[in-house]
Amino acid sequence: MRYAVLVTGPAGAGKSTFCNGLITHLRTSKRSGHLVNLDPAANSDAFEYEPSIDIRDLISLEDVMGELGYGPNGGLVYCFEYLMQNMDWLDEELGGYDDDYLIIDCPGQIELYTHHPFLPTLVRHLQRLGIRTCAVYLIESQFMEDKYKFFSGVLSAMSAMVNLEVPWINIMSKMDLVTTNVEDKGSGRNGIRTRKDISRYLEVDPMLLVSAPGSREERTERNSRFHTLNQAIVQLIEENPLVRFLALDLTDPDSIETVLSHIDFVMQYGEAEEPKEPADLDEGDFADME
Ligand SMILES: Nc1nc2c(ncn2[C@@H]2O[C@H](COP(=O)(O)OP(=O)(O)OP(=O)(O)O)[C@@H](O)[C@H]2O)c(=O)[nH]1
Ligand SMILES: [Mg+2]
Repeated sequence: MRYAVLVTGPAGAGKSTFCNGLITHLRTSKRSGHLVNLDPAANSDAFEYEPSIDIRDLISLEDVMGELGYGPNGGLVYCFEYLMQNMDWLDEELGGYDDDYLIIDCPGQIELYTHHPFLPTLVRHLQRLGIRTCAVYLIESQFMEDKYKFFSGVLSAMSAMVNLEVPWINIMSKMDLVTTNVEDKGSGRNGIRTRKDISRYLEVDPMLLVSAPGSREERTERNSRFHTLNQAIVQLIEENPLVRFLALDLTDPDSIETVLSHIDFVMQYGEAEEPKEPADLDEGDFADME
């Protein structure tokens, strides 16, 4: 059984860094993980591990921009269209793996997750090849500093989730940048937050939107201007209680282990081994009969 983890999320969320961290963790746990780079604009210096499969071997954004005159975003779309037309290339590249986790590093252009058909097509293709696939969606912990930014991140995660229809895990990355107030009291001044405060973001408490920060005047104005929209968002999130984030602190091995165990769980990792035995037996039976 092969497994694929699509690592998605907005630009700079820490996708590539997470891919590196996850592969390191898999390898120190004596499991195998391979990097698949799907970002045609990736800078090679960013990879701690040489990608085992690399879209840049098929097509590079640099060539598309240079030779066809595309800008970076149109060029990305062109690269993915090209990949979709050359899926046999990917099939061949995917051929040599067994019982492995393929960690797929995706580009950060948000429109890739919200309205292009490429990733859903890719996922269906992987599933047809018998590869179990899940997606993780990263937003960075700095999003918690601004409620509106945070909820736009939540909505982008939900939109991508609806678009992809695979087992899904939301991750709050770069938690090492968040200082927790150990005493667990006081306000979130100077970036110091209480655990309770953080958990309202990780478990996504939509009521955060209702109590906007600032003076009373500001609050009243915001509330009247955005009241209807906010109410709709609050309701949307209340009706989808599955929107929650796993905290990821790459400096803490326990945190990576927790994220990995969630990935293993949604992938039903290891459960593929069960049907293997009867299949082997059947083959043996046939061999006897011949
Ligand atoms: N402190 C901290 N910084 C991080 C962490 N993960 C990533 N960064 C930094 O955030 C920046 C972006 O990280 P990347 O891993 O390249 O993010 P990305 O999502 O792959 O970015 P794009 O591919 O451009 O969309 C880099 O400067 C990283 O060093 C983290 O866990 N903690
Ligand atoms: Mg990246």
